[in-house]
Amino acid sequence: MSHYNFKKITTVPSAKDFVDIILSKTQRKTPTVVHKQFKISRIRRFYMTKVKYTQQNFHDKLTAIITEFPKLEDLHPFYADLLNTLYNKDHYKLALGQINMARHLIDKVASDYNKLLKYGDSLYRCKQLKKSALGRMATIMKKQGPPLKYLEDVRQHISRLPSIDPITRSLLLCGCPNAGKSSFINLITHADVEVQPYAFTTKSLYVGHTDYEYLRWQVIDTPGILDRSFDEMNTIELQAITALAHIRAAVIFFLDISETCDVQIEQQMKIFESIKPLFANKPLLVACNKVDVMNLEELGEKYPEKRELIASLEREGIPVLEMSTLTQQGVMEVKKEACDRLLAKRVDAKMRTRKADSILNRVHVAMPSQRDQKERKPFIPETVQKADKEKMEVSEPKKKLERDLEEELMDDYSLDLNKNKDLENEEWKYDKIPQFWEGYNVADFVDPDIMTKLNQLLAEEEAREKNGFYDTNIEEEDETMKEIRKLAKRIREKKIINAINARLDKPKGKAVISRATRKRERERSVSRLRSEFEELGVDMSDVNDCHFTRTRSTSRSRPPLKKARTDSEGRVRSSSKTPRDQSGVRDVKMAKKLKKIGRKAQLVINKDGRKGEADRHVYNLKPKHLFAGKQSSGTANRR
Ligand SMILES: Nc1nc2c(ncn2[C@@H]2O[C@H](COP(=O)(O)OP(=O)(O)OP(=O)(O)O)[C@@H](O)[C@H]2O)c(=O)[nH]1
Repeated sequence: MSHYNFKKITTVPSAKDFVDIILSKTQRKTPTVVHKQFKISRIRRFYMTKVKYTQQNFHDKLTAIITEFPKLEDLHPFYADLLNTLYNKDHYKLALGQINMARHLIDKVASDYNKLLKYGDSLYRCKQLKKSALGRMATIMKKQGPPLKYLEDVRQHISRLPSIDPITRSLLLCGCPNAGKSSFINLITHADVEVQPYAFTTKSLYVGHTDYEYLRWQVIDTPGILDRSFDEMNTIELQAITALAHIRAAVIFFLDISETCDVQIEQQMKIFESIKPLFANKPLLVACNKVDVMNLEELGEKYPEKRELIASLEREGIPVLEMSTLTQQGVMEVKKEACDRLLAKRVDAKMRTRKADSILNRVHVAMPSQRDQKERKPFIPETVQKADKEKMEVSEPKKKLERDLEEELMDDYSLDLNKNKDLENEEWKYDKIPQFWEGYNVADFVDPDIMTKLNQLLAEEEAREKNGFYDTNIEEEDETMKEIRKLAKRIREKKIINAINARLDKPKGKAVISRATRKRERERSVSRLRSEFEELGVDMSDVNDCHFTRTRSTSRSRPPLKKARTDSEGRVRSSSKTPRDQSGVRDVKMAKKLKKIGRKAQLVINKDGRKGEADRHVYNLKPKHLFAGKQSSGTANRR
């Protein structure tokens, strides 16, 4: 049996709202831009998405409604019957069935139109198909107005039903209207049921909870029942009958013996008899209410025949208890009796199941029996007794701690730090101690011998200094050590110089030193070569005219550029070295002319700011309206 939460069913919108919600969602959540220039497959996809999306949303929402509303077959018979009584099972099923049908139809429409859209050959046609599909879906939905309205009403009502657990321990209050059922539930639980002096104040089931024997009990107040057949009963009465039929509870039948509820005792007894079949297998109790007006004894004296009717109940073994919810007389007894009876019944039922047997096999309750008549007193060794006694005698009264005081005085307690001061005079405890007094720091006078102590300390310090206590022992360094130190110093200096030289020679691209400041020594020179060779014993006297090095010829020494070769008539002859602008040109005159033509041709390109004649680049894209469309408003250049 599935468990439904009646309070969590989502709102069912009206048919019009339903369509609006779905269509606006389609509008918002699907692409919106489509052009006829698009590929037809793209256009088709665009509209198919819209149709599919709308269908899916309709489908999801309708499915949610169908699944969230409880299925009567899955419910506990009590709730199934209650829903039937309240909302009519046929009507309920029909409404849900219609919604299911609508869902099916919408799915069908969407699949049909999607098939058609596959063959859509233009944007217009696709759009019309989509429009038609959405229109048909909306029409189907709009026809669901009445079932949706009905389901929304059911949802609102069902969410307010009391959460009755049909299985737990319950007390069920029933009887004719105005018998005092609501007054009773208000007394034993925190339920605040309306109590009024007219019939049918309670129109539906109410539930409250109470405790008994450390257990939680559910108390259900039902509407009053009148003396008529089930067929004639109204919805209000039928709710009580439903509860009586399906909830396994202890039933308390309320009998108004004062007859102030305007129903005769005879009629009340008839009601009792008519619903008696529903009490089968349930602990039953008759509570004679309003005994403050008239009790059973008085009733017996006044109307013995009525008393006889009640006595017949007692003879049947049904307990009859007197009670008054006004004076609260006998209320707790009625509750206790009902609870006890139900508990006994439940335990009995449980004991009869197989499960109980399997548990009982494992349980063993030991009941000790007396062995003999010998008296066995508790034994405490004498030493322990003595020690305990001494302790009791010697132990001082317990010292009162600050915590004890705090607990004792509660809010009046305040921590006193001065009370434990050990002074000559008790009165001085709370005297204020100044920090400065007549310009002197009080703390300086706390120790009267402070000056003598200070002098002693100073003398001691002087003596220490004299004895060289603080002198550090500088050992005489021997000669080798001195030499090592000197050498180390020279090494360090050399290292620094080397580092500087290295930095000067290799600037590493960081601080580049100008050539003027950086005078590099020539690596190879004639004089150096000569001297080095002479050193090695080579005779270098005869080598004055020798060219040891060959320097690159300077621009001045370079021969002038060749002039273009010309023939006898002055025409430039082609050669591999002829400049390109002069190649293939007849004479100088022609070359000049060509240059002029070339310059003129270049002029247009220059004006356009192009790189050359092959430059087709459009630098700023002109807006389309300026160079496309109808030409009626002037040439493309003018606009
Ligand atoms: N004198 C007297 N009046 C009572 C007692 N119990 C209830 N009443 C009155 O009876 C009237 C009906 O009480 P309810 O508790 O509403 O009775 P009910 O059975 O719940 O009535 P419905 O809601 O109509 O089914 C109220 O005016 C109470 O004041 C009682 O013990 N003594």
